[in-house]
Amino acid sequence: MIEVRDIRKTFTVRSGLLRRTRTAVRAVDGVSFTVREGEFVGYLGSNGAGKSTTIKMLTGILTPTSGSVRVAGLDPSRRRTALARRIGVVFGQRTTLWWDLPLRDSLTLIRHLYRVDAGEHRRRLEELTGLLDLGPFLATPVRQLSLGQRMRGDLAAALLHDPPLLVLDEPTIGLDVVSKATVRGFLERLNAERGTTILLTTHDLGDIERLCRRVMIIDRGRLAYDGDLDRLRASVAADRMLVVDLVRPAPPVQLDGVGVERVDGPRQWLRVPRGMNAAAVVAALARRYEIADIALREPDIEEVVTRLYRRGGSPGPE
Ligand SMILES: Nc1ncnc2c1ncn2[C@@H]1O[C@H](COP(=O)(O)OP(=O)(O)OP(=O)(O)O)[C@@H](O)[C@H]1O
Repeated sequence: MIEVRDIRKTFTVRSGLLRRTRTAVRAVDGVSFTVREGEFVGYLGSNGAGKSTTIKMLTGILTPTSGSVRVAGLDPSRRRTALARRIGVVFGQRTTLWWDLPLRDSLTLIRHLYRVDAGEHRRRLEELTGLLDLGPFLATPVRQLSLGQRMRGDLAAALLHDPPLLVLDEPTIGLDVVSKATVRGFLERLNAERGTTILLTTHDLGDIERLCRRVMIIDRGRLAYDGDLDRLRASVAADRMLVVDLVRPAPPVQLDGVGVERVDGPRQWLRVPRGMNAAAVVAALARRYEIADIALREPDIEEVVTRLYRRGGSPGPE
């Protein structure tokens, strides 16, 4: 569905008093990846890493300085109009809806833009209205919608022509917990039930954890990781955490190789280094202490990604 081969994008930035100094900014610096039909892929990176520039090259807004891009069989920058019929794009920070029009009218205008047949539009709008719960605000002007409602409207707008590929740039930015859950639930169903291929850029690692099996991480214009989320956890060797509830409060427990991260009354957080057998740690604990409850937590993705950025490199070949 998406085939990217060694793409680069260099911007020339002028600076200095007379703007005579030219510096080349390599926003994307040799990135290659393939996204197959039906995949749900997360695209992560810190601010300025090159995510938006990549998305813009995939959607034809920018032409790569070098390398090749194929999306749904088309070269995006040359076939932008043809491509628009095959992909849906949502930018969380911008809306494609008409500010002063009721949501329903905005969606009707989009039907004309994509030349969707009236019957097909009615059927699709009904379906999306149900899935995204648009009913209560279809008649409301877009400018009066809450951020969460507007995002649901934007998702409907991007999907009215039923594209096989959806590209999302920060779709949950600024949304409250409930709206986030609605958007995530919708995307999950869209991918699972309709088979829509989804590429998602986000800073919200909760989105990734809930939705994506595969994650790509871009760092200073280069892919630092492309693969399975669980393998990423293992490869950066982030420690696991054992949360132990002792029967009564006690000083930090003493076990070889295990550090006590925190103590709160009878509860203690123990850092179990990757490679150490957690079952053996639990058994050793149980021999020496009276335990009321115990839970093993995998490192959260936040910690994993922070470690990867700090290390500034790839965790190794797949
Ligand atoms: N039009 C432009 N002209 C000059 N430099 C640019 C332009 N667009 C992006 N850049 C630079 O390219 C780099 C990558 O920017 P990009 O917007 O792709 O990052 P990003 O990963 O999307 O970041 P964020 O998470 O902050 O949105 C940055 O250093 C940015 O300043």
